[in-house]
Amino acid sequence: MRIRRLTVPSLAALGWADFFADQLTPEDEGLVPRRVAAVHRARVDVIDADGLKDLVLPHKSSTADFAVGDWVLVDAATDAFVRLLERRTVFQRRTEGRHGQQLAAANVDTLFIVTSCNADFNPARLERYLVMANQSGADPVLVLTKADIADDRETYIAQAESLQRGVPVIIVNARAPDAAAMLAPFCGVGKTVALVGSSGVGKSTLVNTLAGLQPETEQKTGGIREHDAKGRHTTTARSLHAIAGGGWVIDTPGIRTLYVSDVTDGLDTLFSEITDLAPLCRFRDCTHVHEPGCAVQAAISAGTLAPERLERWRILSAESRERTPVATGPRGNKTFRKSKR
Ligand SMILES: Nc1nc2c(ncn2[C@@H]2O[C@H](COP(=O)(O)OP(=O)(O)OP(=O)(O)O)[C@@H](O)[C@H]2O)c(=O)[nH]1
Ligand SMILES: [Zn+2]
Repeated sequence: MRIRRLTVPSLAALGWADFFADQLTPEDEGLVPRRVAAVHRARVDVIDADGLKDLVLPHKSSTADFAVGDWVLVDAATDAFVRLLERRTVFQRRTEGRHGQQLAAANVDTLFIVTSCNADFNPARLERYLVMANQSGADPVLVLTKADIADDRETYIAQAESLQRGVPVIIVNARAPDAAAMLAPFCGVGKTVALVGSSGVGKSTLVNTLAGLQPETEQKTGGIREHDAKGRHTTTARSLHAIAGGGWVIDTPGIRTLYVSDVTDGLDTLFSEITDLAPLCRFRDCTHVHEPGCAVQAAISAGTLAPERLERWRILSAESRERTPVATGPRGNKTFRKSKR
């Protein structure tokens, strides 16, 4: 694995911060922190200032409980897992499977939401990624790839910038070395970034560019892929790659498709122009659909808010409400709130 060949970083360079140090108690005396560098089906690799090691897991534990980027406390003498530290940010995908969710990445500072300047560019999908980033606590950055073959770069940039107030938009040729320089402000020593986006937009290419890998050494498909028992490609292995100028990038094949749930705050940030107008509506619980005195509908009539944008807000808000577990009892028993619509 590539991490093995790198000079060994200090704990701080690995992303260790006060947020994690503050979780240590006197009982943790003798334990050492290590960061999850890769999650495989039956094995978890961790890294510390001495390099890469196996995490010795308790019997019957599942690697699905770990996310790349996690910090764990380990018994230094045995490499045995002792405890997981609370995550600062986490991306997870709900699945139909036994675990109900797949952990994709943890403790990510910046999420690069990657799309190419072509038919892949889909505002509704980008908004889903944005709300996911907002909700997780990671800062979103929209990365538009294939700038070298796009006709109307300015149109894509303007569209991307309109998706969320203040969101940085960076347009790159993912294959060119200067892409790393353009993304450098979001990277750096101790910082962790992750990439999401649909297939073929250039995520693997960007990982290779960020890692400073030359075409002859890079892996064609970027992230570490394994063959499963039936010999098919699987994209379940997720891993941490070192960025040439410092910092880490997590490849996240796990979060390509997503739906939102319980993301009210993330939606408020994403649709801040609607959030700002809502208090001006006549009714406090205005749904901005049919009510008289609706400031949001007024903005649509005035042409300052796009009707498609309101429609996407409506869909995402309804989806979030429907899937939001509500704490009902004192111990937070989860039930599902019925949608009003
Ligand atoms: N011209 C050009 N080609 C690019 C750019 N970014 C990626 N490509 C090409 O697009 C193809 C897909 O890129 P990948 O990096 O494999 O895309 P991906 O997002 O990792 O796709 P999956 O692995 O399927 O998720 C490759 O042939 C890349 O060389 C770019 O900015 N400009
Ligand atoms: Zn309204």
